Amino acid sequence: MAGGKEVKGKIAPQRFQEIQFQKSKGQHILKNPLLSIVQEAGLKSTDIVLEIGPGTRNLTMKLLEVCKVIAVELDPRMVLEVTRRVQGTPCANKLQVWMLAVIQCYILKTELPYFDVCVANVPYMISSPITFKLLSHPPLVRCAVILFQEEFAQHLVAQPGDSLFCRLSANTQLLARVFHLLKVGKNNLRPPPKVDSSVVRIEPRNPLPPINFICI
Ligand SMILES: C[S@@+](CC[C@H](N)C(=O)[O-])C[C@H]1O[C@@H](n2cnc3c(N)ncnc32)[C@H](O)[C@@H]1O
Repeated sequence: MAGGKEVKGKIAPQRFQEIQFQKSKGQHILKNPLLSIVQEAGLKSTDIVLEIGPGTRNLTMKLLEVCKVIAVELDPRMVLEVTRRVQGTPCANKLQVWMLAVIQCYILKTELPYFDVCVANVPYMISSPITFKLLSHPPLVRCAVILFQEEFAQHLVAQPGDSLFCRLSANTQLLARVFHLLKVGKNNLRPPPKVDSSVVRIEPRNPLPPINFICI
């Protein structure tokens, strides 16, 4: 558990500095550009946003300025930090952190509640299953604005004939329209990952094409 002084209900900054980020959980905390990502999601005040992996809450707080957030987080240390950081702020009653047992809060094994939009800086190693979990979530989400590893993002938007066009591109674009929004240099994350990232907007086709995947 991270240490750090608690001053009048607020958490002193060193609490965050003492958290050891774990590569195995894809913990790269986004410093910038938080506001642009939130704006690209075109959120309404009545929206419920799903944030996958709030980490130490940087993106969460920006989202909470606009609408309600449901945050799904694997690491109990992060759940504690996010919860504490919003206590005593006007956002406090808007945050519903799913603090489940570790296995239960693993996004891929969790039945998600209703949400309108997904905004997230996801753990890169599960980018593909997260994408298809969101695209198969009933009811369909309006859109997902997600920070992915640069190469993964390029595959998502690649067109037939492009060298990066692959099964991931075809399957995703069958189910959704995908737009590359902005590049995010690796030094905008802490600790910096090895590669740059990109923000992508995914809009599920509505209705989805009538494909019986079980028969394929
Ligand atoms: C890239 S960090 C993003 C942190 C924060 N949203 C930000 O932008 O600074 C990914 C977050 O997802 C969490 N995480 C990793 N695997 C997860 C999983 N399977 N289910 C839920 N959360 C997970 C990590 O603990 C971490 O907080």
